[in-house]
Amino acid sequence: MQLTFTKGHGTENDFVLLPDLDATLDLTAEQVRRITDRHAGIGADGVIRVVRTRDVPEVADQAGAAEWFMDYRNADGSAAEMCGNGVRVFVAYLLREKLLDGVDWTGGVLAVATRAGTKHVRIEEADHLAVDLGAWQVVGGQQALDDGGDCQVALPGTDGLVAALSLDLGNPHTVVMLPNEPDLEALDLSTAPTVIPEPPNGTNVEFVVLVSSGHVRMRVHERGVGETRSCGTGAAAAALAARAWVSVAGGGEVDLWRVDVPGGTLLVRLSAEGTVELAGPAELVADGTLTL
Ligand SMILES: N[C@@H](CCC[C@H](N)C(=O)O)C(=O)O
Repeated sequence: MQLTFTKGHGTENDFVLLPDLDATLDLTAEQVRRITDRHAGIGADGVIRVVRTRDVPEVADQAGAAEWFMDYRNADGSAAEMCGNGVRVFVAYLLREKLLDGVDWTGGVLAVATRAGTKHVRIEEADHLAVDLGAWQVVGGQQALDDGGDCQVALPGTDGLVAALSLDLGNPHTVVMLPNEPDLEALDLSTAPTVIPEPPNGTNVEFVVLVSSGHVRMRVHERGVGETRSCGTGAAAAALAARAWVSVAGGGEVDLWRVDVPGGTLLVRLSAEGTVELAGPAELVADGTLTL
């Protein structure tokens, strides 16, 4: 079977986009693993199937709000609820392919269906987009914030257990604050960090260092992938956790965060109403045909 594909990335979190405009592609986990293989395939952190919302039963209830569904798969073949970098790349693709005829994107805002509900993506400028990530929560509530965390993470390569905070951004995250940059650089993320207690659906783990108020540096081990060069929902989780920690330390409520990741920089804007917006680049870098 031959398929056309486009390769794209957001801060070097990279994806293979597969247009499935007639909803005929029954994409298997094995096929995703072959496509994302960096030696025997095209190579990517994930695969994004571009398909009409009405044609996919699991999200068809969003069809009235969003024409297109971002069907996101991790490199190991598992389906994920949401991808903050992926959704910007997805919209960049819809724009380039002119797949928005008849779609309402008044004010430059486009609705996209995801497994975590409908997300709204705003075009800030060419190749730079912002997504409203919608509802989020600190899993352990106020108690977890007061206690400095609700779980522990075994620091890779050491015997140390550190406190961590679980956040739900539509997909699961566990954020660990580290004291300094050398500790962040030294981490070996070649295997998944152990989280105690083990989250029922797995988790993405972010390691974060506070550079200054409103500025963090982050590395991430993504569920279903491994260490990646960026994670958009992870950057939002890191900013939310950092804001809470800064606030507990008496530093006030800081609402604009710069998150530096190995692949670039993302911006996270938090509002008093509780919304979280993620902004960053979205680049389409190659097109081709693949044989499955
Ligand atoms: N890289 C993404 C998140 C992709 C899904 C994640 N690995 C999961 O399983 O939840 C992002 O930019 O948010």
